[in-house]
Amino acid sequence: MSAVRAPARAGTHDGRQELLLSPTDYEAAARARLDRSVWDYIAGGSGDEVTLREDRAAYRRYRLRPRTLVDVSHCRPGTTLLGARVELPVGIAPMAYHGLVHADGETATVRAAGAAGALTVTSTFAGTTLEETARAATGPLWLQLYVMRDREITRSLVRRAEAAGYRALVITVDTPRMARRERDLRNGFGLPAHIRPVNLDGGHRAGLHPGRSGSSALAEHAAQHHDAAFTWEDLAWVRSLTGLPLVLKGVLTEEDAGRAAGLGVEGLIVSTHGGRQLDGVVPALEALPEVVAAVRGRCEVLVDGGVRRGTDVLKALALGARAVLVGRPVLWGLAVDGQAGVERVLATLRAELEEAMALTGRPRLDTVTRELLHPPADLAHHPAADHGPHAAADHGHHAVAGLDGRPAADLAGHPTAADLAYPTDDDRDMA
Ligand SMILES: Cc1cc2nc3c(=O)[nH]c(=O)nc-3n(C[C@H](O)[C@H](O)[C@H](O)COP(=O)(O)O)c2cc1C
Ligand SMILES: CC(C)CC(=O)C(=O)O
Repeated sequence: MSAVRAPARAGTHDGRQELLLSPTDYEAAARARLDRSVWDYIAGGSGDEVTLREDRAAYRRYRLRPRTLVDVSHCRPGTTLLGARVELPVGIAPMAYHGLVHADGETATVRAAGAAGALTVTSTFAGTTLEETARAATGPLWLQLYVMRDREITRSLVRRAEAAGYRALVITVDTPRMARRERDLRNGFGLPAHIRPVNLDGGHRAGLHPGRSGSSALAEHAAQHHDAAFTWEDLAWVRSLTGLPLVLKGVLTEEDAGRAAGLGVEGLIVSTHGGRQLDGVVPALEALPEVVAAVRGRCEVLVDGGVRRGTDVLKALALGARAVLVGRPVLWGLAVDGQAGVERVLATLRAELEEAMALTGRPRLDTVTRELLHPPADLAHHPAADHGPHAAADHGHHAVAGLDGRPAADLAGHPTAADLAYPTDDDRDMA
């Protein structure tokens, strides 16, 4: 499956039909279809939305170093995530209430992921029960958890996730409270009556609906129910509840990454929550190398935020991610055409990734390593080991970065470990 079949079309204001070729085409088409307040909830970030923009801009700062005369007649983007086979290193990020954009909601999304052989991470705040989602799934499924003050909720969600066949629990650690998202505050955002957090009990279904200008019902619910006192010590309690692998989502520093790996957490998702939590943090792609270096191969590292192209996926993998998650593009596909729209967004990312692998001379993911990237001109250089997840076969090839910061090439086409560099300069080319 390398070609995207039958691209969809969307009507334009003057009645023409335009081809939807890229995730960004879906963005425009979705925007035209959604209510303003729903669009704002999905598209928006916190504060000045600096991190929202920078998550995206970070990808543009890296340029690719293609290798030629490599046999790329078969490019295979398959890998494993916590032991489960996936056909591409792109999974679906946990997002609340898919029913806001399409009546088929999470069921359509998880079916599309299954068709693509991709991972789905289902949100605590899904509008479809985690059991229904599991029944519709044919690919691997992880459940995202917000730890609530009422610990019974977590205990029960964990039990249900195990029974329904989820393969990992993703604990989101960047949201002890919801950040101020001014678009939602202005719109007085709340859920329409037919959308509810059905994984929680009835008591949680009430307060999410009303909306008055100046307040976000979702933020108020989070303030009331998320456990802002949840700490590293409490993680041991979650561990005691289950044998499922634990993944922490929202880690951005080597300190937290090292601590998590030391505690035996199986996975980390480097994330700014799509620019929706603390505004002004380092973009996820920039935090990735320090997290990868800190875990020293002890757990799998994923990244999300701003992935919109196949070349973005390749860049994240080159910086040490095992896979990426995509958020908003999935909701754009869903809004435009339900399951088929999500399938096409994923198929497009896959086709672009395969193309990028072919054109950079990297036919398998284990050949995607740091020397695929030119360090952006404004980067400082930090010596760090390459613990890239797909680089297992590469230990032993130790290339030293040249004086100009470019790694020494291995002319046999084998990847080599090279110095990691990460940006320290705030002055990035904003999209
Ligand atoms: C509408 C929306 C709802 C989200 N809901 C959740 C959630 O329930 N749990 C969570 O951990 N992250 C949530 N996120 C964050 C995503 O998991 C992810 O980190 C982010 O969207 C990635 O950035 P991208 O949208 O640029 O791909 C949400 C994001 C959006 C856009
Ligand atoms: C209901 C919210 C807490 C979901 C979320 O994480 C988000 O909107 O970013």
